[in-house]
Amino acid sequence: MTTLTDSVAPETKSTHEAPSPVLEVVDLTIRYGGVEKIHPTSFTIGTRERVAIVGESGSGKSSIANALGGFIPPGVGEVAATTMSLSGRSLLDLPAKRIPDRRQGISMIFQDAMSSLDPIWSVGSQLMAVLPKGRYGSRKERAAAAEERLEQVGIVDPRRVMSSVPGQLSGGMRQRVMMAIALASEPELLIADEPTSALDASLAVSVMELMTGLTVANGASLVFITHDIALARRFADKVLVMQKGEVVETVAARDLDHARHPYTRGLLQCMPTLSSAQLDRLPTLDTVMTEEPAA
Ligand SMILES: Nc1ncnc2c1ncn2[C@@H]1O[C@H](COP(=O)(O)OP(=O)(O)OP(=O)(O)O)[C@@H](O)[C@H]1O
Repeated sequence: MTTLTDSVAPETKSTHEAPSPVLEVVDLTIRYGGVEKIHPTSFTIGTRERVAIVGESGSGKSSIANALGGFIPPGVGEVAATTMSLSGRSLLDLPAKRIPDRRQGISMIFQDAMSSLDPIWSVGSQLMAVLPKGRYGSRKERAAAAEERLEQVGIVDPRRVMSSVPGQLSGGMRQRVMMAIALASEPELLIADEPTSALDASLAVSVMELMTGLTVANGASLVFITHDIALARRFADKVLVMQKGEVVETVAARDLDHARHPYTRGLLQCMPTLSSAQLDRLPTLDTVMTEEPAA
């Protein structure tokens, strides 16, 4: 297991131009109550690639993440695709009864750690439960491995945290615990749905640094959803921009300033900067969209 200190610097962008795809999605559609909310959408995610999905509220970011993670059971919505595969294994072939069980090879992190951590089980037991089966001989070895995972996410007193229940921890600590649990199963793909939006700005940056660094160090790919295009620019290799149920632009994070779609340019103009802090009000997407000439 690699630690963050062994890894590439979190902000170092991948140098490879076209990493071999881990995830392939072709013509994914999602319907709720018979209404198509995600229109045919295709994208790939490469090995160790970090992909941000941005877009305004209701554009479909969480729906895509939940469809990948198997969190849209047939009673909630209909997920269809020509291809939706992870390392060549079809995610669509899983029997319906297994959904929304966690999909092999995929872990998810949510905005609110309390909704995904079990409130009455200790952190240690939740973490030990997801460590790879058969790797550790005794309970003592599993506990030592679990402590190591907590240290990796920057928890300095892992023994105390192991015996705590989630409610006894601060929001930032819970987010770190959730990250440790998500990575403990050694996923090929980590999906994080607004992992930092409940945290203050400086904590958000350190959690993102940790998450991107650890994901890459563990050889996994990362998809993270954010409203914050500045975080996308800083921590992603590639950005998928969504609007009204469609990916309207896919752009390398380093090329965001040259994004072509008016919606992407609108998002960039809404990004707070030092100079915008002097304005009375930040521009809204609606105002910049009307000022932006059509593509
Ligand atoms: N379980 C559901 N049942 C019915 N409609 C849904 C459901 N989940 C999402 N939708 C609809 O699908 C569309 C996309 O929603 P989604 O939550 O994926 O967008 P989002 O970009 O993640 O939004 P936000 O940033 O506010 O979380 C919206 O019109 C939403 O109302």
